[in-house]
Amino acid sequence: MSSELKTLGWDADFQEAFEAFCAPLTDDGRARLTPVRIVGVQRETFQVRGLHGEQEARLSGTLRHHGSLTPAIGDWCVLEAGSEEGGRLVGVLPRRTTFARAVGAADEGRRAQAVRQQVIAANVDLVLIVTAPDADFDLERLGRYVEAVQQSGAQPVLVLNKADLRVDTDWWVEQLRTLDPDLNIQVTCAQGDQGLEGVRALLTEGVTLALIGSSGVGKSTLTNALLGRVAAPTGEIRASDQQGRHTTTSRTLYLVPGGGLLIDNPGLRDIAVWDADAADFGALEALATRCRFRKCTHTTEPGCAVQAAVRAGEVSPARLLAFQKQLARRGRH
Ligand SMILES: Nc1nc2c(ncn2[C@@H]2O[C@H](COP(=O)(O)OP(=O)(O)OP(=O)(O)O)[C@@H](O)[C@H]2O)c(=O)[nH]1
Ligand SMILES: [Zn+2]
Repeated sequence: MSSELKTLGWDADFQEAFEAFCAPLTDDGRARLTPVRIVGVQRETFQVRGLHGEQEARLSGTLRHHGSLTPAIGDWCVLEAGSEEGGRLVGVLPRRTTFARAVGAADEGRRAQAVRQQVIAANVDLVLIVTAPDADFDLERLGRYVEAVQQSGAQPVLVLNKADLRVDTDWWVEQLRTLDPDLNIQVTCAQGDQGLEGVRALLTEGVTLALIGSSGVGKSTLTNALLGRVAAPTGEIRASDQQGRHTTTSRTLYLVPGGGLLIDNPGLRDIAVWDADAADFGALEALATRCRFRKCTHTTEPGCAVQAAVRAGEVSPARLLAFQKQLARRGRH
């Protein structure tokens, strides 16, 4: 197996899936296909990396017309070398882990729109759930993050950052331990580049890491410390091409010096905003399509299907409250 691909997270399972994808093709067809990992996502194009370094690629017609097949950051795809600029992505290999959220009627303003899954990141192995020993510390919320990470198939690691704010962090660590005694807990001071050995040790070759946690806990600082860079780019990254011109790339999956990969993408960060169990709102969104009013807030409207489900004991009032909060947040975006 190519060491270049292994560095990017390629393994025997992906190799097997790739071979299965190629099996029905002629030798000629097969010769034009290579596996690539999605390292950046734009509206129309994808930044991919494989055996031949980084390049841009577009979706084949088949992938374009099946929303459920849209590649996400971290995906392993099949690239077909093209005669025109770049190549075409013709397949998405089965994901080892999936961070997804449900998007449905509430997002798209259409009644009876089927709820579908939008994949935010794929093939993430480890997720640092970052918190700090200050006002951010909220065990209940952290517990929901742990659950969401486990649901995705990735392994959660709790990071108590800003350890320098306290003389003694034992109490905080004990609290974290109550969530699950088996969880890996790391205590760091990202600002001083301290306590990161434990995190770096987890970042072996091909391991993909992501960070979640509320705003201000130090995710960017940690990311920069791990990547060994100074700037704190968010979203689009400025880079220089060979002529020294500034070009904007959308790359959000990085190789970590010393091993491993790191996804730093706004969508994944927002997991904190939707809250960990947002994906479970699918059932409520489906119910909401049966409300009498399209813009039902599920509070006092007559003919509200969601309220009816609460009255019938099928949906807990707490769940409804969480759902309403999420709708309000989306309304503001
Ligand atoms: N005292 C202390 N401050 C830190 C530490 N790490 C980060 N900070 C500070 O906390 C603030 C927020 O850090 P960021 O890295 O921007 O936090 P973030 O989680 O990326 O925040 P968002 O970009 O809003 O999601 C900055 O002022 C950092 O300098 C730390 O270990 N100790
Ligand atoms: Zn309603």
